[in-house]
Amino acid sequence: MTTVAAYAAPAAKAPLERTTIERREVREHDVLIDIKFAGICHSDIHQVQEGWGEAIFPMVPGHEIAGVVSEVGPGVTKFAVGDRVGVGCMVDSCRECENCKAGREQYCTGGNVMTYNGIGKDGEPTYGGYSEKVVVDENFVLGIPEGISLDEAAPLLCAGITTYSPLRRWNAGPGKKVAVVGLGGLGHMAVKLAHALGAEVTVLSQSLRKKDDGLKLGADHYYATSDPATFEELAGSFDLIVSTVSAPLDLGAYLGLLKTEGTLANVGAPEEPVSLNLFALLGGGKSLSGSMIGGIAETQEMLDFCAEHGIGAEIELIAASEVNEAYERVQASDVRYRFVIDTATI
Ligand SMILES: NC(=O)c1ccc[n+]([C@@H]2O[C@H](COP(=O)([O-])OP(=O)(O)OC[C@H]3O[C@@H](n4cnc5c(N)ncnc54)[C@H](O)[C@@H]3O)[C@@H](O)[C@H]2O)c1
Ligand SMILES: [Zn+2]
Repeated sequence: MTTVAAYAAPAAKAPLERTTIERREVREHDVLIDIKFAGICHSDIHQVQEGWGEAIFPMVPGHEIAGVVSEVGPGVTKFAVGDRVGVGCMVDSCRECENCKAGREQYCTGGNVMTYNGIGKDGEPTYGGYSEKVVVDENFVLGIPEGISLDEAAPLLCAGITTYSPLRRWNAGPGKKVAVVGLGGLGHMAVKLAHALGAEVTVLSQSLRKKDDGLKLGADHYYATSDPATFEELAGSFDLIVSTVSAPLDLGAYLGLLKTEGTLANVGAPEEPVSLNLFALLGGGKSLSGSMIGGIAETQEMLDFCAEHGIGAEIELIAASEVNEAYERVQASDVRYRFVIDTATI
């Protein structure tokens, strides 16, 4: 075991504080990673607050991890010491179910292991990226291509893949009109990725406050959802809407913005249920779909796509001691567009 410094929430809703945790010895197929940067995802906040249900404490959040390999187990073939690598939301899966075999480890039915707030195959709780080092099986480690700086790469491991996956699944590309609801961590990645895929991109944000940013990120149009005229003007406009909103949303109103047989792909994970009049789906044969992160191979594909298109996250780098303040700012929609912890400050 190796003792490493980390930032943890000691109990539900408690502020995070500096502590130490144990990392396992490097096993046959393990990679030891010196973590350089860790992104702050809104999911970290939902889980620290037990907004999704009972959680495991102390909790070291962080599933947007970028760092450098400092040791490899004897059986490791994919990585070498010095490689620039990332870890996302999963650190293991059953590897045997239909979904694992198809590269959809995020939908593993045999029980996958989340990067934190999970229980590893060794029966020990998992601890995430707000820490100095992590030990991960090589099959759940991603290569970060040259050309993306590690700090701007970290958020790709969750915000990047979570938006890339539904954009690809629903064929965002030339000739397609794609709307992105919510311009936060996930939303700003959705805009960059949909633009790079060749789609015509519209941001649907609560206000026009971030309009200039949205257009610079690659959006072609920008509308305020607080203005009822938006829903009249844009009725029947989009092939695909990706909702990244962290709070309950009036899905019926957004379904009205889809073309016939269009799809609303939701990736937001609000703590409260939403209700929907199903007639919003019937008229126009519309689809409501969900999506959770992406598989390991698809995550590597996304990182390579980002490198090819010069895409990284827009980040605000913070010291670990600023994490509680950053949580408050994320909840107040005051982030442009992802907080990333410099783990050298832990
Ligand atoms: N499906 C997945 O695999 C997955 C992965 C990561 C995060 N998430 C979830 O996605 C959500 C977003 O995560 P994030 O890290 O981007 O959060 P974030 O706080 O950075 O962004 C959320 C955005 O939604 C905006 N918003 C809130 N209410 C709105 C409304 N009514 N209309 C329009 N915009 C509104 C906020 O202003 C903010 O810009 C969270 O619930 C998170 O847990 C899901
Ligand atoms: Zn996340």
